[in-house]
Amino acid sequence: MRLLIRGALILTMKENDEPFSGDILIERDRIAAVVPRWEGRADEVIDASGMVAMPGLINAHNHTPMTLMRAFCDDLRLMEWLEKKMLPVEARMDEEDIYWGAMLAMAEMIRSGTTAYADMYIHMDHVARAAIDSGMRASLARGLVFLEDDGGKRREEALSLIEKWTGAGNGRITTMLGPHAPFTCPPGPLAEVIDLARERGVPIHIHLAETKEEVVRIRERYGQTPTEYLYHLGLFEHNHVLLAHAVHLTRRDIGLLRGMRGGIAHNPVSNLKLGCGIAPVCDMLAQGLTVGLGTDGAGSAATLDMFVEMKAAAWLQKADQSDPAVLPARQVLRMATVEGAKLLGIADRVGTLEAGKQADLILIDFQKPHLQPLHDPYALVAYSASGADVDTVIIDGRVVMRRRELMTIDEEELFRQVKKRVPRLVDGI
Ligand SMILES: N[C@@H](CCSC[C@H]1O[C@@H](n2cnc3c(=O)[nH]cnc32)[C@H](O)[C@@H]1O)C(=O)O
Ligand SMILES: [Zn+2]
Repeated sequence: MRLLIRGALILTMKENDEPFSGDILIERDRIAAVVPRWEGRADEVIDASGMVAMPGLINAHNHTPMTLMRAFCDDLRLMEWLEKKMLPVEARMDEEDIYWGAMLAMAEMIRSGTTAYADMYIHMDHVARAAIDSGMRASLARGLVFLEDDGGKRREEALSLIEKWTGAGNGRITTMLGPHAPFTCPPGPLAEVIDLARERGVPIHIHLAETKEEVVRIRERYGQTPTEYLYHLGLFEHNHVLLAHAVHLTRRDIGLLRGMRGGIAHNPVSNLKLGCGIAPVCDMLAQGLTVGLGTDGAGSAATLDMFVEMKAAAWLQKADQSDPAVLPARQVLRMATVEGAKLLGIADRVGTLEAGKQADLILIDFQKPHLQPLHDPYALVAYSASGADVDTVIIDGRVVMRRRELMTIDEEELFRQVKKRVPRLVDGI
């Protein structure tokens, strides 16, 4: 099966490529050619004139089933929001709630141009099912909180997820181990997870230094910053690590992360909305750290639209540094694509448009007043476009949205399920 995308303005997102008009040939699940004009045969042609083609966006930090808690309890402090609201609701979620909550996220992500993402949550078998059914590319971890003895149950689930799902869906599913955060993971169990990740060769996905409260708690318990705490447990020696947030890092902390494998998922919208602070992204980049973008769960971020995240990331650093030159549009787009792919450990497969990579790409309809004229396509995508401008989405060579119609998800049934499930989850909380 050969699918030809004809006549798009192509942003390959490779380091030295300039935008050019051209064709993209997809053969089964892979990109076969990215060229000014493809003269050969194709089974199907998508006319992409007036559209921008670019790699699909990569959301490096999410808790998909939390779509069910969107706008349920906004405007609370994080620790209160998490401990008094989110955790009690989560305790009531059954496997089908998880599946449909995750599916709601898949629909929202595909509709706004996200083709791969990282998730940390509970009942992950059912998130995996939603990723498989929707066609999404996903990096999945069972979130691990070690605050009480569960007889190893969470650890078992984490391992079974890895064994059962790694490589599923033609390699679309990858897995990680997900110790939740320094304040929910004491040194003993955390050190075990670090060893386990090394043994199994899987990356670690963990929250870090999201709030000032966390910094205070870790200082009280261990006399260290959260970053020092993880560093002294050896986390950054060998493991590939996906750090979510990293808002409250000292200069010394950033120094400790230099040379780490993996990097930081910056979640500016969640950080802004929860009043957490501004991550020192410019300092991280200056130290050569890899920084990608994530939304966090829809419970905290309100939206999974990575176009909102790109704007927030750029504008927050410009304001914070009093310098409009920092985080230029092209760099923000790289954070939302190639850099995210590095964080997920899948940069050899996705993140740029080039022959040999898996065909994960989006077409953005530029025939709109707010996307004219065409001085700088990077700036238009990063600063002017929104998720609703994404016209067509292809993941692993499969068209999952065509002309804004979802091909893999029945939205009517999805909304019916969500409406039916939510009252039981939140009643009295
Ligand atoms: N609570 C689960 C394991 C954690 S899964 C991932 C967790 O991250 C939580 N979470 C979501 N957003 C945030 C955030 O912004 N900061 C910290 N935790 C979050 C979410 O509520 C969920 O509990 C258990 O006991 O087994
Ligand atoms: Zn999170």
